[in-house]
Amino acid sequence: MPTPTSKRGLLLVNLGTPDAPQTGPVRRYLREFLNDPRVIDIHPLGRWALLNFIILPMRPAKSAEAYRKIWMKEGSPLLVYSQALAAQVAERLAGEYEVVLAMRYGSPSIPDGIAALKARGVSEFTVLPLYPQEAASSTASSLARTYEVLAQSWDVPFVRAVPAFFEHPGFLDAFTAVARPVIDDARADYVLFSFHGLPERHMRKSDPTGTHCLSTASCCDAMTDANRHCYRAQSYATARGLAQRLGLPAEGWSVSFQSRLGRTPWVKPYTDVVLPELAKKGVKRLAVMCPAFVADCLETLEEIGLRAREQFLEAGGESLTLVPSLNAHPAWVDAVVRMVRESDGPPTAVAGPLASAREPIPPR
Ligand SMILES: C=CC1=C(C)c2cc3[nH]c(cc4nc(cc5[nH]c(cc1n2)c(C)c5CCC(=O)O)C(CCC(=O)O)=C4C)c(C)c3C=C
Ligand SMILES: [Fe+2]
Ligand SMILES: [Fe+2]
Repeated sequence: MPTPTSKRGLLLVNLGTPDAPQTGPVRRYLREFLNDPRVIDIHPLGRWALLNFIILPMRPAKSAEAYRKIWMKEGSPLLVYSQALAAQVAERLAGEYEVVLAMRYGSPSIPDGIAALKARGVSEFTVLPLYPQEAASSTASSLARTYEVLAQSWDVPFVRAVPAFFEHPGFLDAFTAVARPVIDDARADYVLFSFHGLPERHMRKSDPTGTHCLSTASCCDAMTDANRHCYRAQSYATARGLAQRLGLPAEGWSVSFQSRLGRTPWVKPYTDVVLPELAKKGVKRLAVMCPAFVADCLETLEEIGLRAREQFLEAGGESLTLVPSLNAHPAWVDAVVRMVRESDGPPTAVAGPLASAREPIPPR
């Protein structure tokens, strides 16, 4: 067990972003990101070919152009907002935790973050993956990399992980506080909750029962033992929690999934299919919330704020208002502080990259 004098460190981990909105840095970022077997989960040779012959020759230039449209003078929005959050959380947890931000891909890297915490004398680690709903390609990849790096030291430190917070009241209240005035100002007649998508294959692989996920149209309508780690079920739970807090009528909101890549089926319904359908149904003033992201980024600002908006207007809608993400909103800072303190139980020893962050290693 840690001694009472052991110093605690909090590693906030988000996905990562390129260093600059130019083709070269975007290519470097995409290469690292899409080389992750939890992101593109095919045979390594197939992944190598897909990356080097299909994705990396063309996509970086197109993505760099998209990044340029949303880049801030301080840098990439994802990094700027995540740093602002980390600074606020550090202030609030001063004396309890040393706080550092790391990115799963790109910089500041997870090894850099862990080294920074160790340099401040930290011997007990808490990791908070900044993804509300858990997925192998986001949460598990971030945890696995953190464990892998921590496990490289001779004396492996103690570590805790803050679980996915898809229905944590602090998270839902914070998003509600951000959204309510925006939705009111926009006089929105409908709210679309657009989550980052995933290949259907990923969902099936994450299903511990092997039979539940995507088996029926209603398999994600309620949280059950069988789907409690299912990204889609967690997304619907987040949407229900937000709709209820915002007082939305059942016919005034729905869920969709964005950002698909490649030709394999991704989780449906697709945002870019739903948008014209909503316009056709008579929705005029649409508000879109993206509650799979806690910081504004390419996927919110460009994909929804620019491209989806254009698509909805072309289909006959009057306005599409993107609800900003949580970024460093005070209610979100409160929620993060609360989740970290709630996770403050006995730590779990790191057993390697496959160790579960949730369940302590059972006694032998
Ligand atoms: C197979 C491809 C992808 C999977 C699976 C995936 C899962 C996933 N991603 C996020 C969060 C973010 N993704 C972002 C960008 C992004 N995502 C993919 C592909 C997959 N994501 C690509 C190729 C890109 C890069 C941009 C592009 O070229 O289109 C971002 C934004 C990063 C930024 O710099 O702003 C975030 C955030 C989650 C949470 C997730 C699993 C649920
Ligand atoms: Fe993504
Ligand atoms: Fe499921």
